[in-house]
Amino acid sequence: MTEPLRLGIAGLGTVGVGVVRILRRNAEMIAARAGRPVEIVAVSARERARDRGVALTGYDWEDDAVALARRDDIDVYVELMGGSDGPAKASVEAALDSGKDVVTANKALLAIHGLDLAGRAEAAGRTIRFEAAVAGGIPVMKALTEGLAGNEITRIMGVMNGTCNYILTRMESAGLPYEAVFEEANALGYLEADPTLDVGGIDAAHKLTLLAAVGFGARVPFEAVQIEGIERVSIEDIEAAARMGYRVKLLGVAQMTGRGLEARMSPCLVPANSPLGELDGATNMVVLEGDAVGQIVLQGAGAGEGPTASAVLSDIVDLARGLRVPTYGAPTKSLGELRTAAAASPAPYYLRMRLEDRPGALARIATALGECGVSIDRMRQTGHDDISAPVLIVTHKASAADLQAALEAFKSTGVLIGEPVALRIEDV
Ligand SMILES: NC(=O)C1=CN([C@@H]2O[C@H](COP(=O)(O)OP(=O)(O)OC[C@H]3O[C@@H](n4cnc5c(N)ncnc54)[C@H](O)[C@@H]3O)[C@@H](O)[C@H]2O)C=CC1
Ligand SMILES: N[C@@H](CC=O)C(=O)O
Ligand code: NA
Repeated sequence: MTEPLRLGIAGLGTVGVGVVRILRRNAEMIAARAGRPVEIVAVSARERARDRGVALTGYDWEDDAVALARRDDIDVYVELMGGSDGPAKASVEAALDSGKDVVTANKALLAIHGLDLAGRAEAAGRTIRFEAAVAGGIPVMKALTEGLAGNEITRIMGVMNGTCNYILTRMESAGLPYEAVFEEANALGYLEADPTLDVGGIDAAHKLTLLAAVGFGARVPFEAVQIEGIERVSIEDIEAAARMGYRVKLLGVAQMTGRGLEARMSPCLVPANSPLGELDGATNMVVLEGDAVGQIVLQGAGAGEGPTASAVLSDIVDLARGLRVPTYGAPTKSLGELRTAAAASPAPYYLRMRLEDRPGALARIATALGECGVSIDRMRQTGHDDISAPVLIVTHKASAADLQAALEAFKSTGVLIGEPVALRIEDV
């Protein structure tokens, strides 16, 4: 009989338990596809006695993930604990140094230490696979490293945090403010233990860092991504954007420009009738553009037990088959150094502001825009009260610097009430 692929799994939470369940449920099918059985040898987590709804009989127990990673009787170390440092990092290093391949769902670890760890893997003749770390069950890393291997990737876009997409779409459908929907998402168990990872855009930016590095074959530091979360997106903007034919999304965009890599994760407007605009609830979508293939759109569950464990199994089966794709799809020495573009490329912007309701107020704003080189495409004034008038403006393409100058200039018009809101409109 063919030698089994032997696994050590650290982390028995949502994803770890999912992996155990799939391996039990689909053992024969997986063995047939992998050409050999896939067996769990040993596991580790914080609490041994906890009832996880799945039996762990037949597996050795290790209290210490590093000790698990070093065991001689495992071939692949599966890290499903989480955290960018601490035991996750120490155990992955131990696994690589002792000659194991690694499978992980840990985007925080890889976005920050991935390049160092990939170098370590190469030195040991091993690899790190992380399909589950980026858009959960969507096979996007496989698409990039295998399906699109012949393409120069020109742009990567997507909604990569299900929690944020749930919050934004629920705000719109229920007409509820951010704070109320944040509490709902919390009650539903959607939020990470540290919710700022989700709503602050950090989790999604971790994923974009990895996509950009693999897609562009480059060393992309996490700091290259400009990040803005959804905490300040208001129900007023969601409703006003809808009236103008747009939806608000926490959108990741990474593209190579003449000025270097442009990578940002921020709330943007996208056309309501585009695939990204129509994406509801906790679903993820990744849009990949290649010079040969054109645009492809991948959609599915970015989180949850089944979908995330499904992605972990995809990496495990590849390793069982002997397919050892380099961590970043190419050896680290071939990854280019990138310049980071200082500013976002020009785009149309959505502006919402409240003006004093008196003659010439709108004209002053229009003049300020014009003087800063920002041209108006559409404008709408709705529902003014006795003293103020809400104004919505969609601009033609403008540079970030010109837009910023216009927002500054608004302050000296003497007609602005409160702060104006500006959101980029992305060409998807
Ligand atoms: N839950 C999801 O839908 C998704 C999770 N991921 C990633 O998968 C990984 C695991 O996530 P979940 O299963 O949701 O987490 P979880 O919180 O449900 O489970 C974590 C497990 O790791 C163990 N653990 C944590 N720290 C430990 C330590 N210091 N020593 C030993 N064991 C430790 C815990 O005891 C627990 O069994 C994380 O990196 C997460 O970002 C990625 C995509 C989706
Ligand atoms: N918190 C993440 C979970 C998976 O990465 C999300 O909401 O998408
Ligand atoms: Na994935």
